[in-house]
Amino acid sequence: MDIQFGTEGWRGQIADTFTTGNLRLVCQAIADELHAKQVQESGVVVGYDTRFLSDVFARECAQVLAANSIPVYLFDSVTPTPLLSFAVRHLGAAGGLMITASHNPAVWNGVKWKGPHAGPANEEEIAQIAARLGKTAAKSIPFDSAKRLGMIELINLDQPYFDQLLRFLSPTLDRELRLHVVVDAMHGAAGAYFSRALEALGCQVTQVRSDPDPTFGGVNPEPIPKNLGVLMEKVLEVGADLGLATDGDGDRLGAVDAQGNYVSPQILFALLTLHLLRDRKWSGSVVKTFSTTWLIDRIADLYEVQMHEVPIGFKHICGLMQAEDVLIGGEESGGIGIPLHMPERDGIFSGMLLIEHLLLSGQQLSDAIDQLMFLAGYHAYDRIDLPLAQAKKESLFRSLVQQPITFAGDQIEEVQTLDGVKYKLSDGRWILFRASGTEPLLRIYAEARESEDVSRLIAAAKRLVD
Ligand SMILES: O=P(O)(O)OC[C@H]1O[C@H](O)[C@H](O)[C@@H](O)[C@@H]1O
Repeated sequence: MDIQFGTEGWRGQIADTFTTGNLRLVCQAIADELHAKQVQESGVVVGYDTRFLSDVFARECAQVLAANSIPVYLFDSVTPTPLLSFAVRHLGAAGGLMITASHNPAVWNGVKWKGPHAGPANEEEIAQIAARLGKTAAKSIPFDSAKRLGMIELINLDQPYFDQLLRFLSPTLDRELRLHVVVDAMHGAAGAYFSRALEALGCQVTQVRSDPDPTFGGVNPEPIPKNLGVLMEKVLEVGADLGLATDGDGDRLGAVDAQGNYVSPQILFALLTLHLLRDRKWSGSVVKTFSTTWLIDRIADLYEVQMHEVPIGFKHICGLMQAEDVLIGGEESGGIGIPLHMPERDGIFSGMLLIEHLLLSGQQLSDAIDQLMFLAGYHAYDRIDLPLAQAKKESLFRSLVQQPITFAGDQIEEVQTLDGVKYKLSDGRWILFRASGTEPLLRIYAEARESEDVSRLIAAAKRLVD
């Protein structure tokens, strides 16, 4: 048994550590935890994405849970993760289990575990589940018997989810503007949902990579520039106003403007924050993770709202959302959540709010970005991912914290270690070194006012770790 819970849930390479046997053990540990908390009768929602055998793995989970006398609500087809989270709260279930490895390459699969609040389970809950692993032999009941006994129910919650998505939008939207949007599901779970949601906003939608494909066409389903060539080309080809992409399980958002330029989630998060505070006049604090842009700090300052910074992983944002009045929380990786909707990332809802921003302001995406930067300051940003062997990890981070004085010719003003190691440099520039919690990768993030500075910092970081 080699089961490690990371930034969110458990992930492994299929047929290596992600096996049916290990999956059953994870489900049994979840079942034991629910029994210990005496919430088993509320049941568990089970969903799955478009990955290899995800539907089969989801049925395995349903069989283990049902054998433990836990009612199962199993989605009748591929589901984006935000819909699963929504379902947990809608049905009053004790939790939600999603078969997905989110943005990871095609050979991976995994389990995300959601709490009754409709967001990622917190670290303590995950630790309790992890501590139960392997303590009880996994039970299982044949699928058809469990269905006949009423322990497994097939569900479809498309309509209530769409009703919820539309509930919070401005009543004064001019849907006649008919923005032309290319929607790129990256062969993952969100395509049909995203298109339907945008059509409800009056958008003309062109879809790419909307067919489910467990190989993701050979490209990782992570909406970062190197994976979005198809979207960029299509936006230019059809003369669309913008392109929007979701990751493999639909909780992250990426975008492309009318000129085919990539628009990072850093900018999307800042735009949505500005939109909610300035245009919608909503209130509440803002939460960002350690790798997120300074634009958020500036907007929070401008609108005099509190800003919190937490380690990477939406579970940390979600924790704050449950504890206080948070308006919006977001991450560099593209996960943005608005607790009025739910304390969870939703790429579809984030995309709808972006469209709402453009419809209300009558701006093209690139104009909205220019205005954002004029207000909140100029920003350039990049991230690279390098392979990171477990054996090298410790020594690398040990050497990074040893009080260096300069980096790439810049004075190091502060070393921060909230998650990984961040050097704060002159003129607000920063560079962050961090081991991914979902893949064997070293992530290097950098932000500056000019893109030349970002490239200089990233090049120096590469030299340092080579
Ligand atoms: O640890 P990393 O690989 O950088 O992953 C970062 C991301 O992992 C998962 O997808 C979490 O759900 C996200 O909240 C987090 O942003």
